Amino acid sequence: MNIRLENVAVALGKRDVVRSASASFAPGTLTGIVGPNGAGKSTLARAMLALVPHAGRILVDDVEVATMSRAELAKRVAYLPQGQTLHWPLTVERLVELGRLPHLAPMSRIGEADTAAIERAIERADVAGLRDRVATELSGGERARVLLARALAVEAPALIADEPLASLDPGHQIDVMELLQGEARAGGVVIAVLHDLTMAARYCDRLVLIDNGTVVADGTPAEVLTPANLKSVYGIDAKVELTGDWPTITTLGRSR
Ligand SMILES: Nc1ncnc2c1ncn2[C@@H]1O[C@H](COP(=O)(O)OP(=O)(O)OP(=O)(O)O)[C@@H](O)[C@H]1O
Repeated sequence: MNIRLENVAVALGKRDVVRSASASFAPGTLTGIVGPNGAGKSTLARAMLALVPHAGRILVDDVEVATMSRAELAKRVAYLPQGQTLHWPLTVERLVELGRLPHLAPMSRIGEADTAAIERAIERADVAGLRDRVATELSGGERARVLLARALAVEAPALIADEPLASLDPGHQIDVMELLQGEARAGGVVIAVLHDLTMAARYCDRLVLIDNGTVVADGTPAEVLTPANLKSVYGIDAKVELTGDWPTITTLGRSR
């Protein structure tokens, strides 16, 4: 499994939101997509799921996503969208079940393999205690973990998670990053859009830094999160320490 972006561009309305972005994502690697608000990270993620039209090429296992059926793409690339609102008062268990939809023939019921995948996802996202709750009545953090469980239930070889740490307490943030890292170690292509640079640096094998719709740096956290990049992209002064296994970042303030 591999995902490749070649000179990808996305226009929304009259705005060029993604411009000439190229990157490739290999199995066994947890890649963080980082960059400031409005940089185009979510749009790029959505383009990889063929949810917005793009120019250039987005290839999943060498096949252009725009030519794949929705179900075929959904089976290969699981997606955790950013800040999804839930409209239907389904139980958590039913909601996680929806992750199996790409595997089901029309009108067919879930089978043993589906049930096993649902149970694994519930376990790994730590939502067993919420199983019978109505999903629309959950807290923001509980909902985030349930939606992650739904994405995990797909058991796709690739996972794209857009801000999977939003609304999570520090313990669950660590759980989710360890889970994503575990997916990558098990051979998955795992991509996470992240705002927390400390978590990104600690857990990701690689970071892709997006600014103004394009890739401005791509490499290990230490290569990407330099004071110069943080200043030019985020407009912040930061101290980056490289003493441990990963860079630690202390934000000092806005650059003047
Ligand atoms: N439907 C749309 N029409 C026009 N512009 C849009 C539309 N949707 C998003 N945009 C703009 O595209 C740009 C990129 O948005 P995107 O959500 O991809 O950024 P992001 O990097 O994920 O930001 P954030 O970190 O704030 O979530 C933003 O400036 C946004 O205002």
